[in-house]
Amino acid sequence: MIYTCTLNPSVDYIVKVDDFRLGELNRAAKTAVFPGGKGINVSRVLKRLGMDNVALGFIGGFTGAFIEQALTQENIPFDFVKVPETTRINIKLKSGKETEINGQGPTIAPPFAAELMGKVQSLRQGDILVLAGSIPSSLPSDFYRTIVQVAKEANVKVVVDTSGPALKQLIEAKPFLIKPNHKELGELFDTVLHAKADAILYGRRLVELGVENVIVSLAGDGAFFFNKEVTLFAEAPKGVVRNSVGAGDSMVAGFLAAYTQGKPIEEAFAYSVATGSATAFSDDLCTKAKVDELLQHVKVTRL
Ligand SMILES: Nc1ncnc2c1ncn2[C@@H]1O[C@H](COP(=O)(O)OP(=O)(O)OP(=O)(O)O)[C@@H](O)[C@H]1O
Ligand SMILES: O=P(O)(O)OC[C@@]1(O)O[C@H](CO)[C@@H](O)[C@@H]1O
Repeated sequence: MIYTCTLNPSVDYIVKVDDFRLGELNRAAKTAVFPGGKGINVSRVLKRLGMDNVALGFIGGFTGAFIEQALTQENIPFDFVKVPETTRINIKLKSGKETEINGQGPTIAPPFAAELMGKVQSLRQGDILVLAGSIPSSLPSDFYRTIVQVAKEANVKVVVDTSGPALKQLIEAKPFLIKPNHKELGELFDTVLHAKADAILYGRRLVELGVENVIVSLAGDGAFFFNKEVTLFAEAPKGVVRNSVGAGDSMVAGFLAAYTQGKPIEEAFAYSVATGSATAFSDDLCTKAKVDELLQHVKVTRL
């Protein structure tokens, strides 16, 4: 079974304002709310691609209830730890460019953290655990590292989609898959990447450090894939970007959906890119029909 773990889920409040003016009353042209948080996005996309999975993490308050309701409607099982404070609301302001304001999220007291760890302990060999999103500030900064240790002891494959120090300290744990974007890849090596050649250099270095599979996403410029056997590149399909929030999470879901169905690595990577772009071209997350349509336009090159 695939488990996703979102330590800090969110309700994503999408606000479209035609001509946003700071310090003035703005009227939204369009608003929408979606269950969010990176692991929850992975769960929702996996389900749309026909893959059963279970969502784990911390949830609380009326926003938490909204997320549970949405997952129930989409037939996605969850086993959240309930916390007393309210799950955050993240603002995604669309006015020309996309501006995001992500909330802090609820405080997670030690007994709740221990409860989640208990759930991770119950995973078994053959399971896959996707750790995605930021670590709430009330948890120890090495919380992911502890989860990875527990999961690896049970021979569970671990996928990591996070950034900053949380990602950096997980490299030595040799996860099964990570998906930094080009900025996050640079941050891992305390540098800024300027060219595709830089992405190749540092992507390969991650494999040398023991990460089994690495996807480096380059937004509209496509993505690289690295493992011990191959380096691959795929251009992103062309289209009108409606919402890039969750495009990276969708890539993780697309890769896992194809990989766990036994597809060769090239095909799993192509499916990953098609899934990311399908979300970028949709208002909410992608549909399987959109992914299948875009897959025809993804060409993978071996480097
Ligand atoms: N403008 C675009 N055109 C086509 N595809 C896109 C575009 N932006 C994103 N994508 C698709 O989504 C994938 C992931 O995008 P990106 O590199 O922005 O990930 P990310 O930074 O992790 O995203 P997020 O954090 O918003 O989920 C890309 O590899 C590509 O397949
Ligand atoms: O604050 P984090 O945990 O880093 O990111 C949270 C978030 O921005 O990531 C998802 C998109 O990837 C959104 O659904 C959500 O609002």
